[in-house]
Amino acid sequence: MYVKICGLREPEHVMAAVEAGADAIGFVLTRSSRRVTPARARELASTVPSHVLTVAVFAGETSHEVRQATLESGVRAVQLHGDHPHEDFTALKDLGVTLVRAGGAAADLRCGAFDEDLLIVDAPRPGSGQPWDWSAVRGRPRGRWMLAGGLDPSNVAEAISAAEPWGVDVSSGVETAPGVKDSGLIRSFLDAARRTGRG
Ligand SMILES: O=C(O)c1ccccc1NCC(=O)[C@H](O)[C@H](O)COP(=O)(O)O
Repeated sequence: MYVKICGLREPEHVMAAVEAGADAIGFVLTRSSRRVTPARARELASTVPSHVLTVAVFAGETSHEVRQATLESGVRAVQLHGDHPHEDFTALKDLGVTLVRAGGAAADLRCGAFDEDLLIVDAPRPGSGQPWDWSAVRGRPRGRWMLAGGLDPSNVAEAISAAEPWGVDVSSGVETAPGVKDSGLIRSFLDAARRTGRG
């Protein structure tokens, strides 16, 4: 089970995620209580070993803004939320980063349909921590896809069993308040996701 921990802002939480075995960690570079500057993302990403994917999260920025912030932050992946046309993904190909498309259950659920490498199927309001009917997408997404939206250490096993994703992505569920991560919750989440024995 591939696990991404999103919305990290402090070195101690980056370390906790890496040491607990996260496959990917995300930095939010869009409007949010979790927002960090590209310079801060670079500082945090510089401490991450190369086997862990560093991801910059965007929602609504132009391709030019995404490109600039990605280069500035030095991350290895870009996650785009919202209704981006295929051309926006194509335009980022030359950066050589992993492209992640994030959308709701009504989006095109074929990973790769927009030339992306990974797909996230998320709640209607990304980063809100609101659970949704994960079972509604069971059997529908194709390829490498992560389930997100309202996951936490206590429900991730149930969510995995309901939707049978390739991976999971969490932010609010490993926080004690919006934007405030907790190392213990990060470890518990990774432990619970891995204990499902899938993948
Ligand atoms: O985290 C945010 O505030 C955010 C804002 C705008 C677009 C995306 C955002 N976050 C993306 C993620 O953290 C995850 O991909 C996912 O939505 C997890 O959300 P949740 O675990 O429900 O908080």
